[in-house]
Amino acid sequence: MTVYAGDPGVILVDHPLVQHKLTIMRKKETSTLGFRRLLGEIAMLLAYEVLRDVPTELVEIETPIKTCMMPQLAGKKLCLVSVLRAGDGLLSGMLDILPAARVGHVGLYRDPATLQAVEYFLKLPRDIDERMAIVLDPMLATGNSAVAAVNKVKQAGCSSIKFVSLLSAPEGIATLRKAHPDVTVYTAAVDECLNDHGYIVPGLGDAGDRLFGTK
Ligand SMILES: O=P(O)(O)OC[C@H]1O[C@H](OP(=O)(O)OP(=O)(O)O)[C@H](O)[C@@H]1O
Ligand SMILES: O=c1cc[nH]c(=O)[nH]1
Ligand SMILES: [Mg+2]
Repeated sequence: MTVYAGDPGVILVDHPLVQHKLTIMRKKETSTLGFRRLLGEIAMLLAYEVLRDVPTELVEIETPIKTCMMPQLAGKKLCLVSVLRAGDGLLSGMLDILPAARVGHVGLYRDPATLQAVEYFLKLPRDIDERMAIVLDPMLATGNSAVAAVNKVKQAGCSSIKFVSLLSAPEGIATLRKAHPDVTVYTAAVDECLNDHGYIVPGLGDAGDRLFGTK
């Protein structure tokens, strides 16, 4: 885990296991099944890093041997927010290790001509203002979708937000950090740039289509 470009608000999860799995996901011959499975696996590894600084508190428990004080998670409860569609690939892996987390959905698609995010669905837990939100979208390209998703979570009253992506472009990181400097970004890789259609280069293609087999 390292800080990206000297910005402590951008955490690069550069663990070799994550990098290895991401390389397989990038390959154009990787199947829908493989892509989906790997995204779920990487999601668990990302969750491990995202939750590294959550507070714990000591509670009294009894083991079969003796009574003792041991740590458990404390503080704000979690809400995972999936940016549809591709965010659901990260969501399923995160729920494997955080099965009690609340879940919200923000439905967004990118207009291919303007690259602006268009909202088509929104459902967030009513008490999200009392929770820490972890917004999930594997691709951070122009950053327009990420900014729109975080806007919605903030409008719902949430003030503690992290953003998790699998793969980012430098442009997307800059846009999200400028719009929401209080939101820490976690990503497994930062690629070279965007192409003329707003796709990450070299990237992995369209994450939603690869995850659901829609192309
Ligand atoms: O940073 P941006 O330039 O906004 O691009 C990133 C967005 O593009 C993809 O969604 P897409 O619009 O393809 O929708 P989908 O997940 O339904 O395929 C991706 O999952 C992000 O939400
Ligand atoms: O490269 C990209 C950019 C946006 N959305 C994707 O799914 N892939
Ligand atoms: Mg897509």
